[in-house]
Amino acid sequence: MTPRGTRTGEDAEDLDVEEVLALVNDSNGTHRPDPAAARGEKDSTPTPRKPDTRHRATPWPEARDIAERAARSAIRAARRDPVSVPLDAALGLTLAAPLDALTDLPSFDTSAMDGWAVVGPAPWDVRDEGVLAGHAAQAPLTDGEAVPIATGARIPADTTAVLRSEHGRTDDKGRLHATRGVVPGQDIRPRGQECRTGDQLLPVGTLVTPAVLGLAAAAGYDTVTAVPRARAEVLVLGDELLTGGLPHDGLIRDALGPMLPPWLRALGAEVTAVRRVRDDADALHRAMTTSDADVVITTGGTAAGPVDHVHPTLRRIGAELLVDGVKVRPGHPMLLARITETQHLVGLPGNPLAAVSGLLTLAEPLLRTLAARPAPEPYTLPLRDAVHGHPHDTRLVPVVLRGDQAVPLHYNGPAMLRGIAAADALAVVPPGGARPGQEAELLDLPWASGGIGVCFT
Ligand SMILES: Nc1nc2c(c(=O)[nH]1)N[C@H]1C(S)=C(S)[C@@H](COP(=O)(O)OP(=O)(O)OC[C@H]3O[C@@H](n4cnc5c(N)ncnc54)[C@H](O)[C@@H]3O)O[C@H]1N2
Ligand code: MOO
Repeated sequence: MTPRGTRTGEDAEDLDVEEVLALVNDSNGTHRPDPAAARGEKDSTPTPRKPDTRHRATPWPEARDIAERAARSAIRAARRDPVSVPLDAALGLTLAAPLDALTDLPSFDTSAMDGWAVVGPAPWDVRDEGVLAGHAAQAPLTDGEAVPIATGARIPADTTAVLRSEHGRTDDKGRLHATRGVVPGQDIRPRGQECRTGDQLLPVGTLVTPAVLGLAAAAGYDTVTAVPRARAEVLVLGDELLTGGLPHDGLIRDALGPMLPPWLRALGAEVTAVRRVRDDADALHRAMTTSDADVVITTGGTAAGPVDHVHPTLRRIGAELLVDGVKVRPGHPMLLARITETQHLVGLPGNPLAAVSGLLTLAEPLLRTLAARPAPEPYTLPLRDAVHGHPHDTRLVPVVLRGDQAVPLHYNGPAMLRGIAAADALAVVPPGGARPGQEAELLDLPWASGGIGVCFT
């Protein structure tokens, strides 16, 4: 996840989000294996769909491409500038400027061990006062002198080596001897060993992981320059939904309100609000038209039932449907609409596993691209067991990864979460199904691949 950029420090400061994305793609995308080829399809080039009056659903791979392209055009239209973000708020962001060292590392000659700094050959006279980490430099040592020193402390000038505490012995006259040979420079970390001021430590496009935060702090940063998070708002539709207690009288618990925000954060978004909207066309219209989020996520109401208001409301506000149904199970009523040049709506079906399918099919490429994150490397594993296929549509099936196999899970019906809650990934099962041992493309679930964002707000 740390693609190599090619810009140098000076010009990269001015990159906007679109340019960051271009760098991420240059360095990451050119030689990616073709997931369609991995699925055994002959040609993955998206071809324009022939008009089909019976079924306007978009093929699954094409739907993901459309979502990615929608994000690119939003980035072009929005011209978002990079932001300066304190380290404690930067986890999961993408660097929009290279991380150049602001200091030499180490910034002074440092002891790598607890022991003595020694000058010249043994034996040594030992100074009384030792050197601790974080203290000012000691007066230079002279030949035949040693001083106790702690790991991380500054090395006094003219030191030959550090003798580890377990390799020194003091005689009855108080002089220090080495119990093994002392090599000049031993156990001294010289200033600049890791980097010199101005060295590029990480390129534009790097995902800020916990280790990146540590490196940035070590290298002198209080803030990093990063691609701003896309703002996502969740609208949970459905009069039948309860936010607490046990289901009763035909009412059920809202499973998507708790599940989507952490997942959206893991995909790189800032969740600005989760709003519950009753099954009322005007209420939905108001919620959609007052949202200033970059991405509005709705749940439920995508089908054609009496209170399924998503389509009519999108028509009412003049939104353009980019994807209206996908040839995937579960979740085929999912949709993607462009509300304005810079605002999109992902309509997730209400059945909970169908919503997860929509999240990974449409929201993942949209949010990943808005975050200027590289596409994950596609990979496949053989399925341990046969998986029933849909005759025409792709299926996404929860699996656990065991050794070098993907084991399909039961409880994978559209209204069930029991399978996905135990899963590591979703297996992409082509139309017609898969035999035992057949390779299947896998979509890692965000928490399983590192959980970036799961624990921050
Ligand atoms: N005549 C047809 N009916 C349906 C079709 C179809 O093709 N023709 N498709 C079915 C499929 S597939 C799905 S998926 C659903 C999608 O429906 P909606 O997006 O309109 O969702 P709802 O009707 O609002 O809800 C469906 C189901 O999910 C439950 N639900 C909704 N939200 C939540 C939530 N936040 N937490 C837990 N469960 C939720 C809701 O109570 C319903 O049981 O349409 C089928 N119908
Ligand atoms: O989306 Mo539905 O069955 O495909 O849940």
